Amino acid sequence: MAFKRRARRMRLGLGRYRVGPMWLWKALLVFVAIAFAGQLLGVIFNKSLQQDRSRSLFSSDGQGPPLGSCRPHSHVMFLKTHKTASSTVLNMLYRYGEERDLFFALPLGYQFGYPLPFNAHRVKGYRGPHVAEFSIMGNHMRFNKPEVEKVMPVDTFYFSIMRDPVALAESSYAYYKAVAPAFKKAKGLGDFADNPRKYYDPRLRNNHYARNLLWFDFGLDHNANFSTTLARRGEAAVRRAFKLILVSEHFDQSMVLLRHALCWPLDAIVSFSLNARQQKPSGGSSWVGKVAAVQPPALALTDDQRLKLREWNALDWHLYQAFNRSFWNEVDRFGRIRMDQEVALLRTRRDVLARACLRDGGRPVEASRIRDKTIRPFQSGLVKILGYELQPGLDNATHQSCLRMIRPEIQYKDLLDARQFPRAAPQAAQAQAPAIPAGGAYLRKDPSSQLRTGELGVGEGGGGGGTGEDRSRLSRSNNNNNNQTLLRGGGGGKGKIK
Ligand SMILES: Nc1ncnc2c1ncn2[C@@H]1O[C@H](COP(=O)(O)OS(=O)(=O)O)[C@@H](OP(=O)(O)O)[C@H]1O
Repeated sequence: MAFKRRARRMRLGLGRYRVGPMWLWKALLVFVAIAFAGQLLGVIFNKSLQQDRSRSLFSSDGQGPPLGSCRPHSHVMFLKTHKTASSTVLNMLYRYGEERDLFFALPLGYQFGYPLPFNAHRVKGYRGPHVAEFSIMGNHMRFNKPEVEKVMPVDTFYFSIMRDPVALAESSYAYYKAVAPAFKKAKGLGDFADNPRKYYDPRLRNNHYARNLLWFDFGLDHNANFSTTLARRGEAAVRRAFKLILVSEHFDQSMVLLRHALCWPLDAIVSFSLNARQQKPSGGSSWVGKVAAVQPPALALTDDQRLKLREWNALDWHLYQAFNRSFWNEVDRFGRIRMDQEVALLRTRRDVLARACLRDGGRPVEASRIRDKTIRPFQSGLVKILGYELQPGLDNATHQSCLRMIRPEIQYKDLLDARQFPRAAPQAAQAQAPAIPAGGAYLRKDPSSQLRTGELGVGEGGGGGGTGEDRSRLSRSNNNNNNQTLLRGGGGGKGKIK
């Protein structure tokens, strides 16, 4: 009997023991379900938050102050002058066109047969005057208006950019030291400035980098003797062809004028400075000043040497002064106070995007420090050309938008090329050419090098008549995987060739 009672108690006990865990299990189950749903909601919420964040990062504040009742220009020609911040401007055009699926007039290599005067047949996909509808043209060329007009629609907006010839000479010397014979022979830029004629032979190819480079890029005779009449005639030719000339030293004001002229949103003209050379903090533009490095003595100049460089580049100096004046007249018409307000907005926006997109708050870094080899900038000359690293952990949409802003020119051109001509032979395969003519010498192309500007003559002069002079700039440290990676990533853009 006692045994039965004990057994019953035990069963009850066991039952109690069973009932307890049942509730516990149920409670646990409910808890797990809630947690799971919470997680799920969290992921969804987080994702949409991230998307919203990216959407709001690149759209809500990105429109900028109202533009009035204008219609955005989508036919744009930018004369990409050398060493004037033109890569930064080209990046904006690339971004704007890519985001709107516009069709670019791209070179067969990386520039349009430079330094030969531009010829319409240098444009990939060109099949005769106005057969294809090209929207944006902006790679390096020596300007030749009648030929450009064969490619671009009649309502095209033409603009370009200039820089003080002394600053331009510094940048050019640093970059083209090994390419321009006149620079090659000089001990330094100061030495060159003291006696340019000792080093300069007008007959030698690539010496245009050493004298009146702006004048040359605008298609004028850069070796002509200076006279006021000649200088004014050149200036007038530039005025006739170009609606707007920007000034590198006033980059942000330039961007505001450009934005209003093109009727583009604010984000289209917000940029991070590309192609900057590493140098000592100079008290100049803050973004360069952030990079602590030593300026090579080869680039040091006395005040007297600066004056001499102005004289040596007298035609450019005339152009620069004339268009700097016109620029400020334009700013006056726009309104100085309004300009200050819009520049302030532009800078704030750049800071916001730099903080969101870039590592180290946007400090430009040496190419070798950029982990993602596909966004390392092209290297040339005496100094290091800087690039950027993206902030890790960005959501995909933000990552893509940020990447567009820092993608170097060569890689971007390859990407657009692959989108526009998905079935064309990949550039990486073309680049198997055994030797690269450069500055008169033939250099073997090794796997760690890459051309910046299509100087190969492959598809330029090499394939098209052997006259490709588009071969002045050589890389020495980029990674050859760039093209392949980008080509694989490209696609989808629709060609608009009629
Ligand atoms: N936003 C902005 N404002 C002012 N200056 C800028 C800007 N972006 C680039 N840069 C400077 O422009 C120089 C590079 O010019 P380019 O891109 O035209 O060079 S290239 O001809 O395409 O190689 C190069 O000048 P240096 O650093 O003196 O060589 C860049 O630092």
